[in-house]
Amino acid sequence: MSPPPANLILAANAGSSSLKISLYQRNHAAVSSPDPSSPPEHSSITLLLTSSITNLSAPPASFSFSFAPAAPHRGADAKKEKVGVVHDHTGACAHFLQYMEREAGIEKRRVKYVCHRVVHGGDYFEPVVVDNERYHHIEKLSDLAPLHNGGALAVMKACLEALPHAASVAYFDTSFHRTIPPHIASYAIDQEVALDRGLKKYGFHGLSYAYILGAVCHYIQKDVSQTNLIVMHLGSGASMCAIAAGRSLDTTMGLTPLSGLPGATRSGTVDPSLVFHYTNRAGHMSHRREVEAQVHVTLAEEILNRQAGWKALTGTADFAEVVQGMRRWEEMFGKDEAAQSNEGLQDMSGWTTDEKYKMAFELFVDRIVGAVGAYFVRLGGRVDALVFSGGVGEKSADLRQAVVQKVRCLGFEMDYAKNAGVSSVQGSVVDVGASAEDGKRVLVCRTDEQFEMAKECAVADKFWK
Ligand SMILES: Nc1ncnc2c1ncn2[C@@H]1O[C@H](COP(=O)(O)OP(=O)(O)O)[C@@H](O)[C@H]1O
Ligand SMILES: CC(=O)OP(=O)(O)O
Ligand SMILES: [Mg+2]
Repeated sequence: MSPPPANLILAANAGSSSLKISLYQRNHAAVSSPDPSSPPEHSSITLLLTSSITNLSAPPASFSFSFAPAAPHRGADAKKEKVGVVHDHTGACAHFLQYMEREAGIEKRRVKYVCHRVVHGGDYFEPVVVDNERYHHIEKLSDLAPLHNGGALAVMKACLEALPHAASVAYFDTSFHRTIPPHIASYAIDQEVALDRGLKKYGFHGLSYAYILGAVCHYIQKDVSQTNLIVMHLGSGASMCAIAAGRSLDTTMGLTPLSGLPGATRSGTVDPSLVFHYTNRAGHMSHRREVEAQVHVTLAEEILNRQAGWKALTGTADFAEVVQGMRRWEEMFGKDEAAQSNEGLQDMSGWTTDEKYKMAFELFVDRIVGAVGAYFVRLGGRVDALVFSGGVGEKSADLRQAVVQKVRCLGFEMDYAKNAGVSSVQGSVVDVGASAEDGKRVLVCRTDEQFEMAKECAVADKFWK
């Protein structure tokens, strides 16, 4: 009997706090240049299993593993457990590969490609098969994505060692934003220095935005090239994107994933001078030992990337806890009184933890709403849908409700029952708006960066000759 074909694609998404891995089988029907708005259940690939290791930045990490309902071969049962021994992306990858082979009974040699989400691609736009030179190019860019590229490189290294038959292909978050026009992507600084050092807005979460664009266009039955969206990817790292006629027009992250909205441990945009008043050692190199890659960051970057965000404001990097604390506070004092009580309070030192959660929640809503307004104007008010995604955007009904209430003046209306019931609705896109009219839709999209990469890999003829 001949061995089973090597037609599996593993897609790895190293986020700042997580490693998400999905395994797909490439189907014979895979075609190149598919319609970008074709359904997410695209016929080029079949999902076999999904796995994630989350809370890498707020240990203990949680491991989950389950077979897809449509998977032709099923092995071990779904699993969910805390894994105290996993502290980083290398450990997370090893844990997954061991589980895939030993417990799920999937032979490693059947994996032909491993797709890796790489957050910063610099001037690489097209996906690249990783060799020594490209690995070092990505490593050099790690300084511009200190929470990310290191994790992706660690996963690449682990896969190259553990799966020697499989080629690793890097897919870049930055690619989607190559369409941002120069007057938006440029900073108002000396352009010779900017050009020489590549100092411009790159933008991130691009694989997620590409997936969301395809899924939403399919859902609303509109051609990609005719579609304008305001998309929020709200996870441990949070960003927003204005999509005009199917292309990225602007996004809130910039040269690095630090600017724009705050996140789990990131400050988001601050006055650039702030950090020199925060510490007089801002320009010194950080002493933090990076075990996963050669990353050189200053103390300033360390503070703003790892010692800020929800973690700094409240003590937890987990936004679910922030939401719970905010609710406790509102249940105690009521929404209106809570809003008033924050008004004159500038000194947070005497605040209870729940007051801090409430303030962090409102701060996030404030920054999101500000960007919705800016992008609504950028798109000339012609917006097909406001889309929530990412761990927070997909799971927090409270956050979605708070945002939509504040942007009602732009015509967006929420159906509260639909908003509360998102988790019980199947599919990649869920409508939570009160109107299905053009321009007033409010949607939730379960983004899937792994799917986006695997689909691209399956339809790239050159990979399968
Ligand atoms: N029910 C929930 N309510 C609010 N936030 C949640 C909920 N569930 C998960 N989150 C948050 O989602 C974030 C992770 O988002 P995700 O996009 O999965 O991560 P990453 O940025 O690492 O890819 C974490 O901050 C987590 O606390
Ligand atoms: C770019 C970025 O912040 O990614 P993530 O949200 O996965 O950390
Ligand atoms: Mg992510």
